[in-house]
Amino acid sequence: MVQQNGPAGKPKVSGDEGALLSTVRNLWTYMWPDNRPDLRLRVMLAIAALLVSKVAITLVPFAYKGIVDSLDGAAPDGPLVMGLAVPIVLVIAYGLANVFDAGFQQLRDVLFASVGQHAVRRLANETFEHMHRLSLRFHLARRTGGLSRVIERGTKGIETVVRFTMLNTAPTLVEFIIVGIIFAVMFGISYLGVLVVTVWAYLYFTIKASNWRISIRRDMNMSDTDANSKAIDSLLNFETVKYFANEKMEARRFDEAMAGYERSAIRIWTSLGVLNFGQAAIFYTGLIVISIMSVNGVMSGALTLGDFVLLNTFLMQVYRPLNFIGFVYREIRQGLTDIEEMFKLLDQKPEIEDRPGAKPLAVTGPVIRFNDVHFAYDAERPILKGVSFEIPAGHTVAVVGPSGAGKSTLSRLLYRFYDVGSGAITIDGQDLRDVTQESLRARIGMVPQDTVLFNDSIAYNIRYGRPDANDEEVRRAADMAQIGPFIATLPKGYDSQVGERGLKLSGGEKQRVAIARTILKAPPILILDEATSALDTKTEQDIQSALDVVSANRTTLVIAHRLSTVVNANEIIVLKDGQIAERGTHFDLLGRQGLYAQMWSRQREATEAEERARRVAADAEGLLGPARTSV
Ligand SMILES: Nc1ncnc2c1ncn2[C@@H]1O[C@H](COP(=O)(O)OP(=O)(O)OP(=O)(O)O)[C@@H](O)[C@H]1O
Repeated sequence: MVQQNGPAGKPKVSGDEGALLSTVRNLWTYMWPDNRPDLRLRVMLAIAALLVSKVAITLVPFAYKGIVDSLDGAAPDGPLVMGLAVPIVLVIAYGLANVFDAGFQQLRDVLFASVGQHAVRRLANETFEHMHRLSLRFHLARRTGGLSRVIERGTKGIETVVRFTMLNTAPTLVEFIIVGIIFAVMFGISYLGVLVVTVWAYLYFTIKASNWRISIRRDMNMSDTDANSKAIDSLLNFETVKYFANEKMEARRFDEAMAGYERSAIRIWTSLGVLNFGQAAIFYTGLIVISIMSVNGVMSGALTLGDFVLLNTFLMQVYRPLNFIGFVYREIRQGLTDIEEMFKLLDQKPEIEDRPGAKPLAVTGPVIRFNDVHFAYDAERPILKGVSFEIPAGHTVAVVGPSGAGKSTLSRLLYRFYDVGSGAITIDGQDLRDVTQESLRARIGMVPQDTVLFNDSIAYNIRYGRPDANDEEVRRAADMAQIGPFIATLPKGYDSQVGERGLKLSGGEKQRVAIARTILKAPPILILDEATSALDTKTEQDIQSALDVVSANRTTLVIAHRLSTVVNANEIIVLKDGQIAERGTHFDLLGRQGLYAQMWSRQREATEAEERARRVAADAEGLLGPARTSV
């Protein structure tokens, strides 16, 4: 194993081993939990069961030796009847030793199972919770497919490491020590020497070869994650793939990723062959040397035939777990590597954390104030450059402006997905950075630009706004969001499944589900981010009136492209290049003949053109009747 010298000349573990050691340390806290004396007791009982089973199995070769010697007539002199009794007793002892060994092994496994499973569950839960604590920036940068794979492999890794370390490595070590002592005491130091050299060579080769294989395995894992992420991403975007008829391109991309996996998988199999062959060669060399030595001993009369059998049985007995130890080492190293990846996720610090002593947000108004807010996602590219405005309690302020001006960024900052670079955002005078995130988010309702739904029923998705809401409340919220009549037309009504990410619903329907769940949440602050972008004019008007009712007594920030939806706002802010270009009511801004007025007239022309096109199409259909498919 590679060691590096530290600056003071002290040996220091390499980065790789350091990480491995800290993984083992971290894992130990899960295997020996502070607050679970029952699990600690189980660990101790499992170790006791292990020792008993190992002592039992050590008796087996002695039983063999006794049987062979007594049958060979080499047993100590005694009455003839003993000649028959001894082998029979020994045969029974042999059987009992095996039964004992098997029984205590099973007891050990059963005792340890709950310790291992408890560790798996606790770690998986903590990682899952931690994923939700991590910031938006982290999730945008990671691919979900890859992330879930890391967690899956990590939890499997714990099972592997726990099983093999506690249930196989320790027993093998105990067994080796016992056999070593027996060899030295009964046959002399030369036999012990051959045993130690054989085992050392075996382990050295196994570890070297396994480390080589682990690097191949890492490549294979990477290709596997890559292929999996590509497949998930591609399938999630299957509509887009179809729009562009890019199925072949997607298949090619996936195949390229799989080709990488194929190459590493073949290397893994080749290296396994090398490893297995090397192990067998080393072990049988040791066996041959000891057999020659013991045959010599028998010929010279120093050893009995039973001794020869005893030595061979012990060697085979050591070989069985040793053979396994090669596999165990590989599995443990691999398991630890996978767990290390999971611990790395757990080590990720959330970008946004509650300040020590942060208090819950106390809402009275609520009055929202953006005070000279500067913000950048990447330091080199400022997005907001000194934005200041106030939303008085119960008022609606709309933000409009060209695409990319930073409108949605305002809502992300208000939710505290990111912290402002400088300046401050306050609600009723409390800086967002001083209050708990949970209390802040509990008081804001959001209808986002792209609504993504859970792959569950419509009722589940609406109730997500307030999980304790009853059916009647869910129905009322759906009616207020104008989605009730649509749900009534579905054969399964509120129990209809919405499909992955809500794909079975249209954009407008999804948005209305999002509105319904926000209505159910009934927060004092609302953010409507382009809430009506996916709706036709009629539904837009219906929803607009529903939203007007919902936002009537709430402090509301509307982020909009369609100016028609914000004419009633108490104030309209026109954002351009991260700065406020204009502000005022709809009529103030029209009178000013500036950017807003230009946007207004452009949108009106576009809407009128759309209307004309619709009328022409409707007239044509009236004249000709509905289009028919020619036969
Ligand atoms: N997570 C991010 N990392 C880096 N840049 C980002 C991120 N999110 C948004 N941006 C950039 O910040 C700028 C402002 O984005 P924002 O979403 O606030 O614009 P917007 O005014 O809401 O635009 P639109 O009307 O098109 O939705 C854009 O140029 C966008 O590319």
